[in-house]
Amino acid sequence: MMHLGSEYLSETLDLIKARAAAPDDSTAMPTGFEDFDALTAGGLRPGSLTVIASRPGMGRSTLMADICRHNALAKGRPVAVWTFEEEAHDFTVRLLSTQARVARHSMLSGALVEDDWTRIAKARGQIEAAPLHLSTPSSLTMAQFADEAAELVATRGVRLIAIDGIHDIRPERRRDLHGRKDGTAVQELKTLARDLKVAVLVTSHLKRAPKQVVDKRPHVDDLRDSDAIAYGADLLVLLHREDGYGQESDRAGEADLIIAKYRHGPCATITVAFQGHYGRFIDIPRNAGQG
Ligand SMILES: Nc1ncnc2c1ncn2[C@@H]1O[C@H](COP(=O)(O)OP(=O)(O)OP(=O)(O)O)[C@@H](O)[C@H]1O
Repeated sequence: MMHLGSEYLSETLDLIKARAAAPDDSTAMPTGFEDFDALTAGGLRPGSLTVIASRPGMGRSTLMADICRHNALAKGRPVAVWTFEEEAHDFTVRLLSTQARVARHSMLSGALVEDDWTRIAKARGQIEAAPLHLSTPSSLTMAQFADEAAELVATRGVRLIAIDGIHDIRPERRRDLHGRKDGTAVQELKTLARDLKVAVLVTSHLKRAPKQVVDKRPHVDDLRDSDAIAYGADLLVLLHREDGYGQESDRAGEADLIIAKYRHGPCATITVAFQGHYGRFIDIPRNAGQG
């Protein structure tokens, strides 16, 4: 317990002044999406827990990878990724495809031209040089994860920890497999973020939209263990693509990042572009649709 006295308030005001003097030096980890970073004062804050949730196949693994790639490759900030959703090889193909801008299906089928190989070679060098650490365990308990994360923060200076699949972290005890599993994980991840002073980013599933419902936009109630995530997350992003339902859509190629909860500011919906062939989301160019 501490008294909110003059010394503590001076320190806090010094931090605010330093940020005002050099807004680009924010300790937040940027997402690379201009409107998102503007809304969140620079991105994902150290000590905070961000949850990206979507219905199946909407691209939440892609969005998580985009944020990690932006930090590690574009900004040179150390990032650690755990994924239960894909093999290391698949993650690497996705990364190479995005970075080289060579379609993922071409890389998998081998239908590549000379220029593709040149771009892949350049991307390979950029990925090799980046402070990006990847782990693809088939199974992991929260305690094992916490130990690995602490080690990476201490030895590699990791500032962003990302986990693709919060539901796949195993509880310590078998009897926790049912019931409060995700809720417990959320609380433990939040504590970890605060203790290690890093930004933690996780993905979570949303229930499928009922077939008869026309407006498929997701809601907080669609989260598995919605209360725990809604209370525990500092930032909750519901990812939605109208064209992800195989129907004709006049919003083809667009994706909504619905900020359903933001502890430090207003909620909003940010629209970005989805390029599935390159496995990435990008800002929509400012002049798109004009003229
Ligand atoms: N080569 C490609 N060209 C176009 N779209 C692609 C390609 N490869 C994947 N996609 C699209 O990317 C989306 C899947 O991306 P991602 O794996 O990030 O989604 P997810 O929400 O994490 O999926 P899941 O629910 O299966 O875990 C799908 O809509 C898929 O159609």
